[in-house]
Amino acid sequence: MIEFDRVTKSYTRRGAGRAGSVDALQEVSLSIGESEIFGVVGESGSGKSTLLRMVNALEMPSYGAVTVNGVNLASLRPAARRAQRRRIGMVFQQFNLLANKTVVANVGLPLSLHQRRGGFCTRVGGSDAPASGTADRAREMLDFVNMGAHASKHPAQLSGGEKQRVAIARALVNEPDILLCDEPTSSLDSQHTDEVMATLLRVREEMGTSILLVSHELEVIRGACDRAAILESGRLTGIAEIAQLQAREKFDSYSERARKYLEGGQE
Ligand SMILES: Nc1ncnc2c1ncn2[C@@H]1O[C@H](COP(=O)(O)OP(=O)(O)OP(=O)(O)O)[C@@H](O)[C@H]1O
Repeated sequence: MIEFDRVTKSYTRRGAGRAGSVDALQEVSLSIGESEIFGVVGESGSGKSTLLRMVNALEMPSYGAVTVNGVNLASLRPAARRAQRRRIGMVFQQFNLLANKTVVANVGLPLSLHQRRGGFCTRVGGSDAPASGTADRAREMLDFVNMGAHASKHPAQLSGGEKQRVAIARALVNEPDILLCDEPTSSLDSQHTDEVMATLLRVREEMGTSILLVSHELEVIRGACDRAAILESGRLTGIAEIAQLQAREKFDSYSERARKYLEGGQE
């Protein structure tokens, strides 16, 4: 589904004393399968975000190729690249929700933007409310992340974990095949981290979405991922195979743990 074939990414540095180029990734080859949750770990500056941003062509390789669903991203013209990007959702550490829009309007935004680009405007009279089809789809995704009751609130009225679940709903609204998550739990406490991770596991289980998860929190990677790439100074120095099915249950909510315990006799 996602292939990196000897990918090198060099950035040009400008400015006094730091001019020159830096290889953010060096000859990285890896392959990520359908419905896989694949982690990326490494120290600050090791190239994690660069790797993630190459999957939706926000960065292009200097050498080598990134292939998604059999398509070499470098071969795409701008319109095809934008269409490809819509098949990929993205979740950020700082949620990136629009403060002046309601939760449901935030989630519907990618659909509204897409429809407007397609030549028809879904907003009526410049109101904040998304058009009904868009709103229905946004509500469906909010229900999926258990945020349906918060649809008409604004982001400032939500906890960090709730904001991130809204951001996940927004990333899923276009039914992406791939979800890219850049440090999605780094600004959350442990309870909210577990809620967000439980949501991501359900995304994979119920929608079959492949998830690429960058995190410096090894516990999160160990609990959620099938495999994880280890980056050091832009080089791939190993891929850890993680078979921690038990650990995944740690992200279950209290009620889910209670249900499993009461029905199956396990904690
Ligand atoms: N747009 C850019 N221009 C120049 N250099 C860049 C650019 N983006 C990243 N770099 C450099 O590339 C290297 C890898 O950066 P990257 O952000 O991918 O690392 P990271 O592992 O995600 O780091 P962090 O955990 O701190 O976010 C770093 O040396 C960084 O300074």
